[in-house]
Amino acid sequence: MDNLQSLKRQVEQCLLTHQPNPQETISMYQFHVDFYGHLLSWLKAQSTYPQFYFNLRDSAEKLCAIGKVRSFSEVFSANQFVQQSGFTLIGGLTFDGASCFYLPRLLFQQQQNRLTLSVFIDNQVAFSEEKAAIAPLLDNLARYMAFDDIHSNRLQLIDQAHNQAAWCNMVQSALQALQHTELNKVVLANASDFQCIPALNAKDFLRESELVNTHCYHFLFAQDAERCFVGSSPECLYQRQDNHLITEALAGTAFVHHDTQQNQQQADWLLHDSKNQYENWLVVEGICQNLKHYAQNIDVSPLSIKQLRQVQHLYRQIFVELAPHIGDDRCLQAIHPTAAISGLPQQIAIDFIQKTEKFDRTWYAGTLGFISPQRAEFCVTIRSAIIEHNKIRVFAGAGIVEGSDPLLEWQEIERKAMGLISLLQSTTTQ
Ligand SMILES: C=C(O[C@H]1C=CC=C(C(=O)O)[C@@H]1O)C(=O)O
Ligand SMILES: [Mg+2]
Repeated sequence: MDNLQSLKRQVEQCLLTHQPNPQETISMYQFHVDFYGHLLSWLKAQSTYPQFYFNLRDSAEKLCAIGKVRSFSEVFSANQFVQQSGFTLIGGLTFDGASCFYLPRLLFQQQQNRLTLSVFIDNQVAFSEEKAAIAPLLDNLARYMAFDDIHSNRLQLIDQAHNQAAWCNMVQSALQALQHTELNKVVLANASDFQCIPALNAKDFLRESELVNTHCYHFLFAQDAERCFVGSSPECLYQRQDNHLITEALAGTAFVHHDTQQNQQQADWLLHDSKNQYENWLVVEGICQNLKHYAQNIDVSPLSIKQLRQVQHLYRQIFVELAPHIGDDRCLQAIHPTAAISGLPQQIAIDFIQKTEKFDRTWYAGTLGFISPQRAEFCVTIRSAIIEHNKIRVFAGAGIVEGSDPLLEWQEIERKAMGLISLLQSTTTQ
C-alpha cells in the first residue's frame, strides 16, 4: 500500500479516538512513514490554503504544509507561542517587515526518505467543526499530481517597473545620494512582468528550478489559490541551533562562464575587486552592528565564492553565539533586512528604496522559514517571482555603492533574473 494511504488511515483512526483535552489548547498528532515521492507533486494535488514549501539549502530537509490553525501577525507573539507550545511555526516577514507566521493544519517534515506528518487540532474550537475542517484535507491526503513539462511554455515580456533607461536614472540618483548624504549603499530592484502561454503551474515551475538551480533554498508560499510566491534563493538569513546562529553576507556579483578557465578568472577578479569587496563588507558591518547587543561572540569567515548557474557571489559566513534568552523574534528583527537587500545605513536605504522604486516588493527580499524551540532557519527571498494565472512577475536587485556603473548593474539584475526566466522560453527581450 502507498505510504500516504497508510498515513491517511492512521490520521482517520486518530480522529475517531481524539478526546479534546481541556488542558491542551492545541493537540498535535505525529505519524512517521518512509516516503519516496515528491512533496511538490503532493502539494500540486492539494486545494487547501495557505500552502507552504521550504527545501533547505544545506541539508536534505524539506518542510511542506497546508491549512492554518493559528496565525501571528507579530514575531514577538509567534516566538512566545513556539516557546510555550513547543510547536514549529512557518512563515516569515515581507521586505517591509510585515510578519506572517502560522501553525499549519498539516505539516510534513522530510529528512531524506523519512517523512513526519504533524496534524494540529484546535481544542478551543468545537471538535465537530474541526473534523469538518479536516475532512477535505483527509480526502486529498494520499493524492499526487504528476509534474507537467514546462519547457514549451512561452514567456513574453509585457511590462517592467523600470526599463533600462529608467533603471540607469534610478542608479544615477542613488549615486548622487551616496555622494551627498550619509548613505553608503542602497540595493535597488526591478520587477518584470511576463505573460506565460500556456498558464504556468507554480509547483511545476519550482520543481524545474530545483533540478537546475542547485545549492539554493527553494520556497513556495501561496496564501490563496490566486497567486503564488516562489523562488530559488542562494541566501540564508540565518540558521540557529540552540544559541548558535550562523548568518552570512552574500553580496558582490560576477557572471558565470561556461568555459572553466574564464570562469575561474571571473572568480579571481571578483575576489579582488574593491567595489564588490566593499559591497560585501557593508553587509557584514550591518549584521554585526545589529547583532552585537544580542551576541556573546561574533566571528566572520574570510571571503569565498558561491558559484551558481548564472552568477557567482562573494560570500562570508558570520558565526554568532547568542546571549542567553535571545529569541528568534529579536534575531529576525535584528538581521532582516540585511544590507544585501536594503543598504546601509538601513533606514536611510529603506526610505530611498520606498521613494524611488516604482513597485511594491511585497515578499521579494523578505524572508521565509520556520521557528521551533531548538532550531530556526530562514532564507532571504531573492531570485523570486509571483505567479498569477498566466502572468509571472520576476524580481531582481543589485547593491549600488560608490563606483557602481548603471549599465553593469542593469546587466547584473538581468542575469540574476535569468535564474528563473531561463527555465522557460523567453520570446521577447527588451
Ligand atoms: C538583491 C539581490 O541580490 C543580492 C544578493 C547577492 C548579490 C547582490 C549583489 O551583488 O548586488 C545582492 O546584494 C537579488 O538577487 O535580487
Ligand atoms: Mg552587486
